[in-house]
Amino acid sequence: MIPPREENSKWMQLPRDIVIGHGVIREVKNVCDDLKLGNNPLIVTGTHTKNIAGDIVYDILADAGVDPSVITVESATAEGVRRVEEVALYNNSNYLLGVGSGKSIDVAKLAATELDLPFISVPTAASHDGIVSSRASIHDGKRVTSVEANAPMAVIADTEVIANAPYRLLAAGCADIISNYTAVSDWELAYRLRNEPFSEYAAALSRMTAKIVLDSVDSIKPELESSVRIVVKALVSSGVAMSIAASSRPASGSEHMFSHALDMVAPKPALHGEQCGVGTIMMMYLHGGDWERIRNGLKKLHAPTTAAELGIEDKYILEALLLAHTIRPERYTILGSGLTPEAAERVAKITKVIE
Ligand SMILES: NC(=O)C1=CN([C@@H]2O[C@H](COP(=O)(O)OP(=O)(O)OC[C@H]3O[C@@H](n4cnc5c(N)ncnc54)[C@H](O)[C@@H]3O)[C@@H](O)[C@H]2O)C=CC1
Ligand SMILES: O=C(CO)COP(=O)(O)O
Ligand SMILES: [Zn+2]
Repeated sequence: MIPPREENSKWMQLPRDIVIGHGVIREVKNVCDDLKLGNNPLIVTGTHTKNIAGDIVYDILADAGVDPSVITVESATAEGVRRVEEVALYNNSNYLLGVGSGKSIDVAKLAATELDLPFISVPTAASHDGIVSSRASIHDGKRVTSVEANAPMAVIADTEVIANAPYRLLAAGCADIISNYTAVSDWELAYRLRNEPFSEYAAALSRMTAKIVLDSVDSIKPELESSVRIVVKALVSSGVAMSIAASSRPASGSEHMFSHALDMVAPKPALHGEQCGVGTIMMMYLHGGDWERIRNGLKKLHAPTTAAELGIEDKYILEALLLAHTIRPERYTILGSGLTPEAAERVAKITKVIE
């Protein structure tokens, strides 16, 4: 992990190899060779994604004379991370591969960080920018904690595999990127009002990435590798913005706090990116920005824009709006010291999130 820095020095941790394209999962051995990794990896995968990509990675490495071990994880919990660490220590693993969606990647990323081992991210879906970032989200009962971790040494994003994932995951990835708009506005606000450290480069990159995705909504379609390519490049670029900032600030503001709050209060939360997208509509309204443009873009992507489309009752949306500012009190946003119940209802109704 990056050691604490003096005020005027900066340490940006970025992936070294990023491989994107049709069939690039077959490059996994070449990537490991390029990084001079050892011969004893642990593949961390999901029960479902094992069949989709975990087994392919295993076979490629085994056929090349490498001796991989495999562990499947169901959820991103501290217990899951501990289990992976135990297996890695038992097997003397010298690097970890996270093969799957957000949960498998986060568990592998955090276990690798704690064991001080290299980590490679092999996403099977482009559902959020955690596939590239230096953060991991760990679920503990009703709470989700976002912790600092090492960035992946490499990202291998096979557009063929990702194009075959349910389209809903890709739309969620787009929404996670579009949320950069309000995240950056919140960051600017904190810079102006609180003199919070701010990076022009990270903010500009993050906003430009959101613009590219929002401008591309008409060409993002199910099962198209060209669409996956647009989204994966945006997720990488958003991850790089977070690396430049050495914080998730460029990609996580009030809309993410709303999503994290929803994870805590909703009986059955929706996908991370979907919730952030709906949060972005409402936070953009609070910023006085063009929330209808965000809403229209999400609609074109067939991403949820309402509580009903998220599958969450209106009352939980309101509860999450009232709770959101407490999620990360040190991160100043447009939510300030919190909304009143009346203001929460107004923003949700005006933006058509609730009826
Ligand atoms: N590290 C970070 O910076 C971030 C982490 N997160 C965390 O990531 C997790 C959510 O990740 P998601 O990817 O949204 O959801 P997820 O990991 O729950 O996966 C959603 C579903 O998609 C399935 N799936 C994945 N690839 C597939 C494929 N190719 N074909 C068929 N099914 C496939 C999985 O089996 C799973 O059932 C949460 O734990 C969240 O807190 C969210 C945002 C950022
Ligand atoms: O989801 C993220 C960026 O899209 C990471 O943000 P958090 O720091 O809120 O976990
Ligand atoms: Zn996110």
